[in-house]
Amino acid sequence: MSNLADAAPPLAKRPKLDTPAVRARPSNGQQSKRNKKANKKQDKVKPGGSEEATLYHVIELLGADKVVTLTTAGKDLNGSHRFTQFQEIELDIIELSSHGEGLGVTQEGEWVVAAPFCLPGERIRAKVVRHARLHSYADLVEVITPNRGTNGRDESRIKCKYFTQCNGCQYQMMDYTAQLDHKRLVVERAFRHFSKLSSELIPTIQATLPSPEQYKYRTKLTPHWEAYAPTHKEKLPIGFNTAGRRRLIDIEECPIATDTINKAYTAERAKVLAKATTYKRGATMLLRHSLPPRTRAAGAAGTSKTEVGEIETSQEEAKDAPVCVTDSHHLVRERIAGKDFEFNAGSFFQNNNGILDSLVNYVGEQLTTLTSGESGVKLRYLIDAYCGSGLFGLALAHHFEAVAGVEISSDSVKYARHNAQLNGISNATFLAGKAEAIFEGDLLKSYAKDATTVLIDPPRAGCDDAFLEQLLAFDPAVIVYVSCNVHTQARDIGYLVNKSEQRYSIASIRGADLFPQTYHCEGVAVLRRSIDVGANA
Ligand SMILES: C[S@@+](CC[C@H](N)C(=O)[O-])C[C@H]1O[C@@H](n2cnc3c(N)ncnc32)[C@H](O)[C@@H]1O
Repeated sequence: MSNLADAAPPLAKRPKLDTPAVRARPSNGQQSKRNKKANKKQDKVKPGGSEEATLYHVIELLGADKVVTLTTAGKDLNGSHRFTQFQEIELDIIELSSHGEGLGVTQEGEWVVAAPFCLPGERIRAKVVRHARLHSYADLVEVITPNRGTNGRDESRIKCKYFTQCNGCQYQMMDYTAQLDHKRLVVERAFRHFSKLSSELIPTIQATLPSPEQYKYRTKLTPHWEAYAPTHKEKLPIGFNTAGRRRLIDIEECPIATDTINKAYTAERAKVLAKATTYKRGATMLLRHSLPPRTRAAGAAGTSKTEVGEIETSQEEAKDAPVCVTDSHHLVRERIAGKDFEFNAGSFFQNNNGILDSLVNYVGEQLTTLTSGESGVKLRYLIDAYCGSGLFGLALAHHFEAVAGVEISSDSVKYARHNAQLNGISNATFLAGKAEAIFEGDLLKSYAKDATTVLIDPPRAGCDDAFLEQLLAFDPAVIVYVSCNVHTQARDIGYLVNKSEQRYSIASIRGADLFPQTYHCEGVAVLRRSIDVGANA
């Protein structure tokens, strides 16, 4: 029997330790130029992106043998032969994908169809709209038989009037516990499909860390609009993309955003609409929830400035009321895990401030657990790679003798340094540059590798090869990998474990739900290197 890895799509990037993928597709002289072009497009998937994750899932549902047969016969890219354009089909949903679609296998057992806003156990009617390798995407037309079971559908949970139109939230009909359970499966599936590790090297995925708020949690919103066109005579739409389309839908409020953001959004929308006809290009609005400026919180009202930025505030607002910042150069303030953080509204900061205390504390607990006990390593140094404005490094600095952060955005590094000062933290140093630059020069001279943790929190694409190579060469005792893309996270972790010939093993993996109601899932994994006990005592 063929295994999943043999049938899997080739990865354009890591891991190179991949087993040979099934690529032998006979060239079909019958194919028209147009079909060849469409097939080429379907054959290309972005590494670690949603299509690659769905493709692995599709292969699992069809079975590796079937996929090999279909591929060898050149029948894995022929969705347009299977369905007429916009054909409506009935489909039984059997599983939920990692990106929010319900998946069902067609009657012949040879093709998967993915449709949004439906749940396993439901029978739906769907309109097929586009094709990919071994599967097609469809719009939901109607739920014929809803799943009313414990983990099923309950429309009374839906708080957004744009549900099924807006692309933002997929799971509002689900119970929150079911959302968390599903995200645990997403992490499990990501490591099964992307890490290339055998199952005994992957620990049981722990329960997903919940968000304290399931609505009104989002602290940043970026609605956009297009250039004014005569067709906008009625009203220029401002909002987000329609589900499954690039078309913009007009959105007046977003229930996953904080009240402060929604209040400011109403006012900002009105300003844009008032000069709608002047927009020759589209644009994006920035709305960022913030604590009030320090001077206002301390008693003074009016516009306030600090040494690194400013927030406009109105005299009427209560001195401790949150504000909404709309200028990307203005200052935003957050208080996380007992520490103050300030940063430019336009720079990166995690977008659900409610969960950050437990996220940071969870990472801290993992490190103190590893440090304690007879076989514990003494973790005295922390490297915070991809550190932004210093969230993890500064919030955890009290556990360590020294912290070194590195970040590509010099603006964020400026704020990381500022935040260290703001909180009276004197054991943290921050470097501006690519993550791998931290290993160059003398900064880590005193960081004994057996006493060092490297915390990584890269963008969605994961880490560069250069960084991973230098990380392995540095050889820290512990690696904590935080990521907003569990697929590239699993890929990079698999690479570290395999490339180190299993000197690194995975101590724990868990998801964190920074974005309730959506398919997004943050992952936190801890890797520990085998170490001579007491080597760093
Ligand atoms: C997901 S954010 C994490 C930031 C921070 N850890 C936090 O939680 O606030 C990723 C950060 O990596 C930075 N970044 C992107 N590519 C980088 C690179 N090659 N080297 C260093 N930092 C990078 C981005 O500017 C961004 O601040």
